[in-house]
Amino acid sequence: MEMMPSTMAEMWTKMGSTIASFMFIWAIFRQYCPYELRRYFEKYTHTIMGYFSPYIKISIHEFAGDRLKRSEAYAAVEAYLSANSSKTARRLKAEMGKDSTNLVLSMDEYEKVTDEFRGAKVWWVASKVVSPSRPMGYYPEQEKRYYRLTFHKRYREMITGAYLEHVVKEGKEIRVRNRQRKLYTNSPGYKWPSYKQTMWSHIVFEHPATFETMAMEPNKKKEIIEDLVTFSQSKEFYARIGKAWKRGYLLYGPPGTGKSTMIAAMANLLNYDVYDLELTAVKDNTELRKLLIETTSKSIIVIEDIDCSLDLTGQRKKKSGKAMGDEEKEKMEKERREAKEESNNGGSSKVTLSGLLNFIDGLWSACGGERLIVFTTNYVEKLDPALIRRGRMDKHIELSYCSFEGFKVLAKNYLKLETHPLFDTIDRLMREVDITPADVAESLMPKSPLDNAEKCLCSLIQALEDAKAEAANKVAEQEETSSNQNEDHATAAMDHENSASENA
Ligand SMILES: Nc1ncnc2c1ncn2[C@@H]1O[C@H](COP(=O)(O)OP(=O)(O)OP(=O)(O)O)[C@@H](O)[C@H]1O
Ligand SMILES: [Mg+2]
Repeated sequence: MEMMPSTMAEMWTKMGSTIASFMFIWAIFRQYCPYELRRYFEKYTHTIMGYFSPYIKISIHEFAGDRLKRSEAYAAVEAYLSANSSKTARRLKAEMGKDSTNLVLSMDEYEKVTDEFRGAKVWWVASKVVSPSRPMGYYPEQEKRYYRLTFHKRYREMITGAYLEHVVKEGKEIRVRNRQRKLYTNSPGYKWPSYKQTMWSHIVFEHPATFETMAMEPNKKKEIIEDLVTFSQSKEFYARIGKAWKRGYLLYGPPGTGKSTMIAAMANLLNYDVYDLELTAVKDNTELRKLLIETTSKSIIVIEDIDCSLDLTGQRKKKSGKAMGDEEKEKMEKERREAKEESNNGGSSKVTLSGLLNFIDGLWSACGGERLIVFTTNYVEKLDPALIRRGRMDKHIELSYCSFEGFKVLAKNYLKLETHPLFDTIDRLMREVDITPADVAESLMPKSPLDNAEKCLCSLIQALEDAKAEAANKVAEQEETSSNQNEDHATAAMDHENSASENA
């Protein structure tokens, strides 16, 4: 009897702790259970159903395997279904198609459509798995979309063979037809690696420049166009000689001579996408490679002002830093840069020259194929020879000051003029002084609704005269300084002689 109270107390404490641990386990169980349980049930029902069901299912996932890249099969199926589902599906989603004039319809999520192929009926469902957000709520939910094809066992051979081939082939054709060309950028913006599947963001590419509107010598223009067209048609040739199907262009020349314009014209000529790569926003070589892998074929990868984004030592720097020249500012810039680099992963993060070289012609660059890599620069002599040797930059194109031929193209585009009495004056002046196509274009632009062609031509002549006067001034100044220097030298020499004779 004496033991009783103590045993009772013991029992109560035990029970209390048991309840507490039970509650604790239950809480955890409740938090994780529903999803796990669901998965568990799903798994087994599927297996059991599989024994009895006469149907076969094939899923095509958007990001297959280690998902470096969006699955091409998925994209093809998506296109195929978008063209074939709009008649039967009830819930569709609409997106802007080519030229932003028409809407392209495709199946909405969980929508089911039927398709027929040589008498066999198949069902397509667009679906997705949503993996739960992490317990900490750190990352948002991840969606994995896929299409599921269901058909009767009887048709197994035909569906897995001929039908799928048909779907992929037609899907690819539809994609080419509906393709809206895109301009991609790797702008630093926000980046959630697990949420955002791709590192590029894009907008629709709608630049109006073409080779017809470009001011250049006709022969040079023709040569470039032929080079580009030949490249785009040489798949077999590149395969035969064992080279990756890509070509590098280096566009160099003073500012305002049409380097960026030419890239747009190239994209319009070949119907390619454009990837505008901002090297200064790339953290390191690994990231550079990731960006490369994510580019698609039939595209132009552009690195503008390559001399400013990469130093020969592999140190990156900004364009402004170079232009200032002033030592103080250079130092400030350097400090700022260092601080910035430190804040983004302890200074170890940078793209090196060798990383860039690998990007251009390393093993990874062969994936995808049919690609142009274009560099632009104002100072070709500053670039590392390794970077621009043939094989990396196969074709070097110099864009230079406007010639009279170039002017005629612009006059035709801007003023609809083939000839004019003032053309002779302009021809003469253009031989005497350098003017960029950008400056010519600006002069030929009507400034008010009343401006006519003649007025525009006069304004160009004025601009040419001004440029000529400025050039003459510069020459005079230079002569003056050099003659001053010569005088200084002469007096110094005389002094020296005098002192020498005095000493003697
Ligand atoms: N060859 C050209 N033919 C027609 N227009 C031109 C040409 N060059 C320049 N322009 C006009 O001048 C403007 C500036 O040209 P663009 O941006 O292509 O120069 P850029 O060579 O890329 O200069 P930067 O080196 O400063 O980047 C364009 O909007 C275009 O209208
Ligand atoms: Mg440019």
